[in-house]
Amino acid sequence: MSDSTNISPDTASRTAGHTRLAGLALLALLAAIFITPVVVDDQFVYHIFITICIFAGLSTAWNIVGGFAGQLSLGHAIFYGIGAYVGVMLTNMGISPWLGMFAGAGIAAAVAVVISYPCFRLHGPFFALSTIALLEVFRVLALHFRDFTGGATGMMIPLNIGWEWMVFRERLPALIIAFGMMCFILAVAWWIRSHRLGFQLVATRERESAARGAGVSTVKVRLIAVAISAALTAMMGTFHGMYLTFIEPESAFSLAFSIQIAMFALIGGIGTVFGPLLGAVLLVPITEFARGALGAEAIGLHGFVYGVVLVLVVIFIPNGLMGLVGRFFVARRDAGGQAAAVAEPAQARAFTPPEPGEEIVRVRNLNKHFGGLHVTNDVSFTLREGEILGLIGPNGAGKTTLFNMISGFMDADSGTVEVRGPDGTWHSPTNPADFATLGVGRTFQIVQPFAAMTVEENIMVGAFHRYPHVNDARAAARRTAEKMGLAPFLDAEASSLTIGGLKRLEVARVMAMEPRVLLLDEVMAGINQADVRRAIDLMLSIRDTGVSIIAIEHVMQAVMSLSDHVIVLSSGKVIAEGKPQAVVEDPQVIEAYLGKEFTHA
Ligand SMILES: Nc1ncnc2c1ncn2[C@@H]1O[C@H](COP(=O)(O)OP(=O)(O)OP(=O)(O)O)[C@@H](O)[C@H]1O
Repeated sequence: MSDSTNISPDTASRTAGHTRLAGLALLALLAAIFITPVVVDDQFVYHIFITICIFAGLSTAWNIVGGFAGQLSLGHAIFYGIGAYVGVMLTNMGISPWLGMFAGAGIAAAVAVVISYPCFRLHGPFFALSTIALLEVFRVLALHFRDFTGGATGMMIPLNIGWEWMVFRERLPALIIAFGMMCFILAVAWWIRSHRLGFQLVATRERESAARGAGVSTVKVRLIAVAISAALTAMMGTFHGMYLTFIEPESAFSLAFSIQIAMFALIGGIGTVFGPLLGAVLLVPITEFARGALGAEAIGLHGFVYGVVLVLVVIFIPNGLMGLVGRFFVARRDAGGQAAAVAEPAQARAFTPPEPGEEIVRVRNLNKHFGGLHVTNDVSFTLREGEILGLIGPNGAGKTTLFNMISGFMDADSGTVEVRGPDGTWHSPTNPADFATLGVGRTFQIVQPFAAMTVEENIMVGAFHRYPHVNDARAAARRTAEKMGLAPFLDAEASSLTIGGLKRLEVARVMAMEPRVLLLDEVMAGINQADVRRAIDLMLSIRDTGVSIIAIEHVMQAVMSLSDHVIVLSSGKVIAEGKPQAVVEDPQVIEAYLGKEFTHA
């Protein structure tokens, strides 16, 4: 499983340099957003920069769900509207919007969790459509309950001036609040993206199965993200309501507004922390100046401007404005980089099988049907500590289906899977997260890298299972990468690895979970002879650390030299099991799987 890619040996120091440079650029941008209107001191310019802060904040909050978690919400105006209405209603009752802001955030977070839980079962356009439908429901509710919301006529805020009421004669205090809230939302988004939650969200977005296999509770992390995003959106909604001094259902629960929020992130760089800010900085002035210059004739013009910019971005910078920034840093890195030495995994060594220990996994009478197909037919076996169990059989025999059932990805029709916990008690886990907690990790037959992440980040997703803190997870990922011969590629995009590298990455991600039982699904398929030898050695070294392994494999050289025990599956049934040599001489196995040529060879 060897491969090569160009990574500089002092990448770490250059990366730190780039981070500093990016940090300075960001500070300069933020300073410009705050200082420009103060220096120009014009009401309209103030309005533009306050609007930039509001939209940058809203879009950054949206990006936590739409970008990090990949759930394309077009109903975020629900949370904005809740924040605006709760803030204005409470102000009318004599309660400061500073308190109303938190009340709105709490209600929006609760509503977000309730409506998102069923919607998260939907993917792609269906999720987006469901959020649009819910937004319409909220708009109609706001129109209907006129006693509370003022119905179609909307609600004015009482003109109490002062910080307590968030209403000012001057523009500067409004800029201070808008700017402060935007910075707060940016800080929350940055914190999420650089900690465990962010890694888990991006992993869930990229490959849900692989994320679940790495012990990520995918529904839970998405719900946390949507609750945070909704709360932040509602807080900004409260402020915006006070800034506009008037709200009504058509604009508060508006689809166009929702799309606008998403658009800034799409143009700036969806899924990046600062992309939405760049999108707002680019687009808000254009549209506000156009509105200011053309007045009523420019109604709807912003839609046209967004459309044109979006088309240009899709054609020339598909990753948004942040894609341009990224290209700049990659160019700088490559300009100073040198080719790294290709990783040399450990040398092949003689194999002396140790005595297997106590039972760790018990599979009893597993049955699974797909329609009329009996895919797994009364399968039973036991895995012992420190044992390597080879699982072989012809294509379609039911091996992967069996793996899916013994890792919680699929329910059996009947039968049991039990795993012995570290304390010696037996458990019957039912989902991937429970299996992961008991120390069962798996790889996938078709490699499932998190393509938008680096090699290091991919491995960290597994490491977070044992190490919740980002620095510990990074250190664990580096240790694992070292063992797997992936250390020179830590900063490479996972998608840039060869198939051999991707197979190693698949194993590394699971190894970073520090599993007690490792389920390997054809990790040697498609790699060359020399790499098979290295992979065998790697598996032996993994087993030497006390991990028990079940390996589905078609490469018989590996099966013969690795396995303590072999199980042969054919048409869903165990047709033979025992020591490798005995199994390959079994006439039934030769007939069903190996063929006579194998015995002669
Ligand atoms: N979700 C599914 N729905 C219907 N049939 C399925 C499903 N998954 C697998 N099958 C069928 O079940 C049978 C066993 O598939 P499985 O992938 O478990 O075999 P396998 O032994 O892993 O094969 P291979 O060595 O080719 O990977 C195949 O006939 C397959 O087409």
